[in-house]
Amino acid sequence: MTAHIARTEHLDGTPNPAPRVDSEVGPLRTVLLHRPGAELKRLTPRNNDQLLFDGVPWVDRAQEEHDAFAEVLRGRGTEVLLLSDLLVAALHDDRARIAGIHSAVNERRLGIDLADALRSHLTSISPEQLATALMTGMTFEELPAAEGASLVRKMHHPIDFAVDPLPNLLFTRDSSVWVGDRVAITSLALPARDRETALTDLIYAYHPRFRKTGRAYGAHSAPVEGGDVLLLAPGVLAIGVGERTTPAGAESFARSALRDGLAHTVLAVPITQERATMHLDTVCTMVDRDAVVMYPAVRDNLFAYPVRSDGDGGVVVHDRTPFLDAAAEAMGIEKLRVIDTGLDAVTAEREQWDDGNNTLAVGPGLVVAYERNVETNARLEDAGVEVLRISGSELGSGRGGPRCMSCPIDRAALK
Ligand SMILES: NC(=O)NCCC[C@H](N)C(=O)O
Repeated sequence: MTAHIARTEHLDGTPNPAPRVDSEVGPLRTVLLHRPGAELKRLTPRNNDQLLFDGVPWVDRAQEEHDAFAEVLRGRGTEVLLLSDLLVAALHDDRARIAGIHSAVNERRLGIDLADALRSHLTSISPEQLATALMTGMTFEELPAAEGASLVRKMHHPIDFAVDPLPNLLFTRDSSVWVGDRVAITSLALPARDRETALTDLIYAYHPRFRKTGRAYGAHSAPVEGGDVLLLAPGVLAIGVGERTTPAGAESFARSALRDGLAHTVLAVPITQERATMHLDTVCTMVDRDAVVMYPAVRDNLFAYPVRSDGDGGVVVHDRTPFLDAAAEAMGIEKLRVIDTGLDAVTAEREQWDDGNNTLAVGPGLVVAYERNVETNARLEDAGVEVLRISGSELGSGRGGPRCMSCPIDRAALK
């Protein structure tokens, strides 16, 4: 398991200084993925909406698709870290165990007796078993036998969740985000995902590999999700504000990035508050140093509020400007190219829903995309972008594409 090892060199043999991410398209050296596991088996037609899936995935096939995704990345020289490996390694530290158990035991749901029983059970099991319980959750019938009669246990249905499962761990993009050499643990908006950040927090705090990693953003409660954060260029962030990231979250993230010198400009970008456009990266991702693929329906009506430092510890919020203009100006380029997918409205809407705009750049002009978005991919190739196609028939039921399913930890600088 490579997760225990502090690497001194990259897979390509170059020395490995502290990891950092300054752009969306610098050659991808290290990425965090989560291979979907038993937590997906918790999804049923009764709970899938609440757990933010649009169906009930075939788990074995989802795993095969995910393995193929990881292989495509490894094939391009990217080191793939798996969240479950990191979690198990971190849970060897007792402080991490305490934090993980604390996040999972909900006294309001379980009552005092059952909560105590669950705490002592989780304290007694191995790091591997604890990691599984934290990711997969537990039903009432899986709880250990407790002393005395528990009304809570009697009155719950045996397959009700005593600890909620976390099927959206698959989307590692959202629960942490690297800016420069710092990692920000985000604040997820919806209850179904709330506990994911407790896991990323303890991984970055207690896994030996990340002990020296500084934090950005801090422990804020205003929601910011990683899918809304785009690193357009070194020093330039765009933050979508819509169904998930709130205005307060964007302001707080912007203040912290500007204060810490991680950015000189933050563009706060309003997006429609609906499921199809839950994050900025569902409508726009970078595919090259100066190019994005974008859902045509938003191309002309996305705008941004540029936020900059006032030079005195505060921030200045500038008037709203068309997004593409504001981005080009902040990036110091003449124009941010939009790859013209030239699609009719219906095809564009279908492929946007299936995450056609949610590509993961492995390097400038080289992206991973779902194969099903045939038309969008063809237009990307016409524009000179190399597309590495992966299958996502099952993975896609969670409504997230290659960018959503990946958290870059280290990208080489752009030349
Ligand atoms: N960055 C992203 O767009 N992530 C996709 C998250 C999908 C997940 N089922 C959710 O609704 O939060």
